[in-house]
Amino acid sequence: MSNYVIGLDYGSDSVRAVLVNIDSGKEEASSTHLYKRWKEDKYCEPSINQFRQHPLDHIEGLEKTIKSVLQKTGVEGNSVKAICIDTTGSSPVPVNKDGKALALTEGFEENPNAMMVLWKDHTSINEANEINHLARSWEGEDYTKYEGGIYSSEWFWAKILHIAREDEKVKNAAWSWMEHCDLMTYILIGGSDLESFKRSRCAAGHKAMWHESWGGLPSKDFLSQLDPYLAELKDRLYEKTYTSDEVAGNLSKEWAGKLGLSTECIISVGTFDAHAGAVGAKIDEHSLVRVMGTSTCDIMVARNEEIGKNTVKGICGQVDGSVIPGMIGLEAGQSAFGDVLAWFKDVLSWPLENLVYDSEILAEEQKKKLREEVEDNFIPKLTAQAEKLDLSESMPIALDWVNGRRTPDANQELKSAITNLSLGTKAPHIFNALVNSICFGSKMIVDRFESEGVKINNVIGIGGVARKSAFIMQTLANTLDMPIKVASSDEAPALGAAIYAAVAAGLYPNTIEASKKLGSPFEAEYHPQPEKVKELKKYMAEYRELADFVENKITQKNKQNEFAV
Ligand SMILES: Nc1ncnc2c1ncn2[C@@H]1O[C@H](COP(=O)(O)OP(=O)(O)O)[C@@H](O)[C@H]1O
Ligand SMILES: O=C(CO)[C@@H](O)[C@@H](O)COP(=O)(O)O
Repeated sequence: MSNYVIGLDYGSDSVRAVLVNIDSGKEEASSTHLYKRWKEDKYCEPSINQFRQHPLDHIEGLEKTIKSVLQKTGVEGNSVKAICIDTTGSSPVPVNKDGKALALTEGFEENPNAMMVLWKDHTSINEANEINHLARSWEGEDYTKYEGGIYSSEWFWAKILHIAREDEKVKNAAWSWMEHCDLMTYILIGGSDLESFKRSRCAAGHKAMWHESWGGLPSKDFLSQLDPYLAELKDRLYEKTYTSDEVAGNLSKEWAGKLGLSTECIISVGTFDAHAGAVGAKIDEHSLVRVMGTSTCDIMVARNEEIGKNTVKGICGQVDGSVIPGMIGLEAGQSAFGDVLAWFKDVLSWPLENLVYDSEILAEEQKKKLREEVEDNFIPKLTAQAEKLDLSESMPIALDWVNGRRTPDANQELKSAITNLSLGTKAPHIFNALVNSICFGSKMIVDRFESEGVKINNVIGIGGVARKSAFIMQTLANTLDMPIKVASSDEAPALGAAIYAAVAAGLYPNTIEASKKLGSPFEAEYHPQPEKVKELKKYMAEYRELADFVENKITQKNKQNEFAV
């Protein structure tokens, strides 16, 4: 009988599971579950950058996707030897003393502040600014230095501090806070002791200013100067952290019964989607793995001796063991990538939503069919028309900052802009400008890695956009002027999580060996087209100019507001 492992990847819109045959290395089945309440836009306020998710969305997805991959293959529950969970991050969740998500407890069921604060939620911009100001001014350790030197509102402490200030009830009811990847792991093992639970090295190192050199999380002295609540909370968080090739526990009796699996099934320590994706894409030294979804994450690995004490400026951190245990994991990325296109699709859909789907002329069945047709063809059709445009014509220039800038140099107060519009500008022109903008934002990251001494020999693309859009991948190859391979797995992050699970279960000696055998093959390679490379260089120069102009304008305005207060 073959052995199997399961990897679960919690993205922003859905959770995906893959069942992997350890002996053949084959992805035997996958399953996707869209979050119901998230799809209904519940608990979110995009106008104030509030994005929250109810834990029930995640728990329902856990059961549905695992049962689905077993049902599709008929694989015996006992032959599933291990599971690992990756999620988005930093997506912290307030929990009670039992480690139960607060939104699952009485009185908090409908309170967005008691739910998971999704990584893209930027309500904590002010708190992030306070952390950065204190880190630079208090004359103690600069706790941001291994996280690129700038703390982001997308991350752990800023989110917790914001919720604590916004909602006294949640602050007082939350015994502790857990990253989404840790909470889902804790649920699967039926966790009963938060203190001894093995928290994720990846999550702690990249988002919570955890580092071995200062004994774990930032000092209470630093935290108390932000808010006494954070210093107090530190006692109920954690000191040690663990890499995802380590065992967090066994599947609980309750969940073994629900899923039809064995309590012998190992659950490995949780991690983040991008880092698992890099392992699923067989990352090695000097490879840049780009996880291209609603946002992007850029992942690299380097030997300890190569990085040494160097701190790479303006990225999302360098963490020992966050990708390949024993190597330094480096992370950068863009706060919005596919989301830039989703935003434009949403803007263009106004007449559909407010006139067509509301009209009396169409029967409900026709509207339903039309909505499905539009959903399937919207971006592909825009893409087809954008591809035909002659780049030598004067094009609009756009920025990719609809959700701020993650790297290089995090600044979530930045907003996007589009210039060079004329009466002749049509939707495909703007779509093309937005595609260019997300590729130009990627180029800024590659340039920063290289200027900080991190050498890039090859680029690998994974994630929804890498698989869905040849146009974007070709534009990116032309922008970077480098070939880009695309992994054939639809679910590289979930595959990476499965790889960690296999190592934790002792089915492989280490993550590199397991990744070599179980990692995704490549299905396509995009090579730079010299003519387009030249044309895009011209637009890239205009992108840099617009970026400098917008950043200076916003920075000055914020300074004036500071003095005005
Ligand atoms: N045909 C397409 N071309 C370009 N982008 C697409 C296409 N279809 C979907 N997208 C984008 O892919 C993103 C979703 O990526 P995916 O990896 O599936 O999700 P997640 O980031 O949650 O893991 C969305 O932002 C969407 O706008
Ligand atoms: O930032 C990280 C990981 O560090 C990601 O979880 C975050 O960008 C969300 O990624 P997705 O766009 O949902 O794939």
